[in-house]
Amino acid sequence: MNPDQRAPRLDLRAVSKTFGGTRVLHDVSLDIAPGEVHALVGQNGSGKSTLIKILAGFHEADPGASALVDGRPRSLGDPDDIHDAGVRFVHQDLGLVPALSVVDNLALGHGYARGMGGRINWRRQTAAAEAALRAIGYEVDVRALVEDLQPVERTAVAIARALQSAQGEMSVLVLDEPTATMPKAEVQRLFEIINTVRQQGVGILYVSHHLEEVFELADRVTVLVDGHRVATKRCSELDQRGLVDLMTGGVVDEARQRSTTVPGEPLLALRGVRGAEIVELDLQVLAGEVVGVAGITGSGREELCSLIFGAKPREGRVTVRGRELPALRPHTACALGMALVPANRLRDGIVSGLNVRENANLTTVRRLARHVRIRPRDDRRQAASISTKMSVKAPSLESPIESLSGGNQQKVVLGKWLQTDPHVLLLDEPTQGVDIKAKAEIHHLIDDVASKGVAVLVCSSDEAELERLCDRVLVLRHGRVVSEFNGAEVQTRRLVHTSLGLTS
Ligand SMILES: Nc1ncnc2c1ncn2[C@@H]1O[C@H](COP(=O)(O)OP(=O)(O)OP(=O)(O)O)[C@@H](O)[C@H]1O
Repeated sequence: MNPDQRAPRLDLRAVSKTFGGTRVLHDVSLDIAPGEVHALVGQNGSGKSTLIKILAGFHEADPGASALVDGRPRSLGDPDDIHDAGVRFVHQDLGLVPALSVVDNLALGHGYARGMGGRINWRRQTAAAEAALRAIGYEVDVRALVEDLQPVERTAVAIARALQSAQGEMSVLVLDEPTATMPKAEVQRLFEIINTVRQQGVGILYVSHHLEEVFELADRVTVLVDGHRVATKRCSELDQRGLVDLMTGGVVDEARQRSTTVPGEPLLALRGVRGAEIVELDLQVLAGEVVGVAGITGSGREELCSLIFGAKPREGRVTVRGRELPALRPHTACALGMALVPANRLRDGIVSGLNVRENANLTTVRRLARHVRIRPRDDRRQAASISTKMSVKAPSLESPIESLSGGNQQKVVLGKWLQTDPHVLLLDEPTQGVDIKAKAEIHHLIDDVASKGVAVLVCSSDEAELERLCDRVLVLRHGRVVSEFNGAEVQTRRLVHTSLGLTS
């Protein structure tokens, strides 16, 4: 049968969702053909995750919604029925157990191969794990612990597990921002995996904030704005500008707004710093300067901010405004005027169980409590000001932080640290999961902070972000600086090439 004549793999119709009186999805319909990659894009809070969570049966849709998988009606809101239909999800956190091996992770929830007397047959189990990864064109040491794998390898394991657990035929694979912190080189490897899966006729729903990925990978794209589907288009009918306009209804100002830097005194200095991955690092960041750090996974880029701030053990000297910062002393780091916006927002950035106001004011509680106790009015006023400055989209300041979309949580985290008026600002993946408009806003805020004389260090897997933001970028490989680019030399292509060990 011609694939185009087959029923859509997934046909979602009239999905609406109301949370506590606020409607966040309005009659959204979407279909995915066999072998199609269908991208779902929209600004933070536009409703992408809610739609996926409804499909997964995590949230119940408002009455009137329906879902057909391969032409057969399925009950939305019933995770088992959707699972039986062969719909699988790879969520952003991947749902793997880091301390277990690849073999164990692939067996979890699926069952171990057993031999005589019910004993686990490790040989068969290992072979099955290898076969599952080979089916998506991937080879990793299946005995390795998941925590020792590269991000793209972990994503491959999560995809292999999703495919493996499909009894019968797999129909739809949902990938929710699978490239959030992947440098470009690893993204390309992931695309090869996705292409192998689509060739098997699986329909893929791909959520991403990286629009260049949408054009490289997807056949069609659906755009959500404030919970409404504003367009579903073939990617070949659109260009990036057109897609941005659909998402934002206007122009996003991505231009740099920083006056030429007049470098000041060194505010941050590292000498002979060593960590688990960093072998040796010397570095200075001057007042008013934005210095970037690029590098593939394992290069040392991912640990640098935590080493400096004191969240991970290190050797070597770190000084802030000339004063020594001992290792593992985050409190002293704060007292010396250092702030860190961490990469892992869910683990290190937000405090679940607290609301938006409490999260926003967390770093400045002492200052707020200067009149012996915190005055509720000051508390609300400061949180409101952070929220406005960062354009946080939240139902109210009293909403639980978990109820905000990922990008809006990130803005609260950045806002609370900027509120401390730091001298040195460490940013680890500052716009991870943030939409293009909010990303441009955050970049402007960073320009602004640097213009006021703060020394900014940005570690990012997004090389284009480093080009946009930085005066200078160091490229790490195997724990050492292999290149440094200055001013106009800071170009995405050069950073990617040098990170990979190719000549720039
Ligand atoms: N459990 C919840 N309770 C109340 N409101 C919620 C809940 N989950 C999501 N929302 C609201 O629904 C809207 C859509 O959020 P959703 O997480 O679906 O957006 P998103 O498009 O996935 O955003 P992002 O790109 O930032 O992840 C937001 O306004 C959010 O605050």
